[in-house]
Amino acid sequence: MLQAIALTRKFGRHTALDALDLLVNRGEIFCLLGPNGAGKTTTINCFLGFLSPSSGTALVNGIPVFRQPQEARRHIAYIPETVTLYPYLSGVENLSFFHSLTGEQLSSDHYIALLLDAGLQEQAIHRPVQTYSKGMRQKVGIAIATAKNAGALLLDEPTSGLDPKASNEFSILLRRFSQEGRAVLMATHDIYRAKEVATRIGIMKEGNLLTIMDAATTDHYTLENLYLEYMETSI
Ligand SMILES: Nc1ncnc2c1ncn2[C@@H]1O[C@H](COP(=O)(O)OP(=O)(O)OP(=O)(O)O)[C@@H](O)[C@H]1O
Repeated sequence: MLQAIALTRKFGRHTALDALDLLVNRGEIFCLLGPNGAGKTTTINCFLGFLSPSSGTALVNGIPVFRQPQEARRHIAYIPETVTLYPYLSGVENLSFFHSLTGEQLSSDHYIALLLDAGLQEQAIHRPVQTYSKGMRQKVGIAIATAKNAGALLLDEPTSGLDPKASNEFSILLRRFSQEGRAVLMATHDIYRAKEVATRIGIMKEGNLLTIMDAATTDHYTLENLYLEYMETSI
């Protein structure tokens, strides 16, 4: 569903992403771990078509993003670290507005059901989002992503700043996305959350994907130690 083939992005002389090969199939949750500047956001931005590759290809459902960005984006939902919403509009009004940008409009009851399903409290649905916490805004972001019904979900540090309960609820929703047969690619700094939610975990550094492991066959302690070992070793 999401495939990078020798995906490379340079900024001037600096190689932010160096010949990345990656395949995330439907039903998988792939977490990208790595320090600041490792190339995680660059990877996600190449899949979103926000950045063009210097060489190599990003494919979404077999569609080359750089050549057919509109077509590829139809298959993608995206949740950034901070979901940007219109502060004076309510949760349901924001969801209705952002979903209408896909060219489709759903009923008000359907939007409310999506927000409740994403875990937003019923009493908050009609309140302006300027009164929402970060976790509540993320839930509107999840509802926007769910409404789009896309085959792939890209997330860039979505749980940063969320309390443990909100972060746990987020993991439950991600698992549901994968059980529905979507491919999930998430960049995160949260080793614990990655181990809890991922099917596979990749460790990146300086634009290189250094290793990929099955989350089920590793434990938190081993993962953290491996991560630290990679951070200390020069490439
Ligand atoms: N628009 C840009 N212009 C120049 N350099 C950039 C640009 N975007 C990213 N970079 C560089 O590319 C490298 C990878 O950045 P990227 O944002 O992908 O890292 P990251 O792993 O997402 O880091 P973080 O965890 O801090 O979000 C960094 O060295 C960064 O400075």
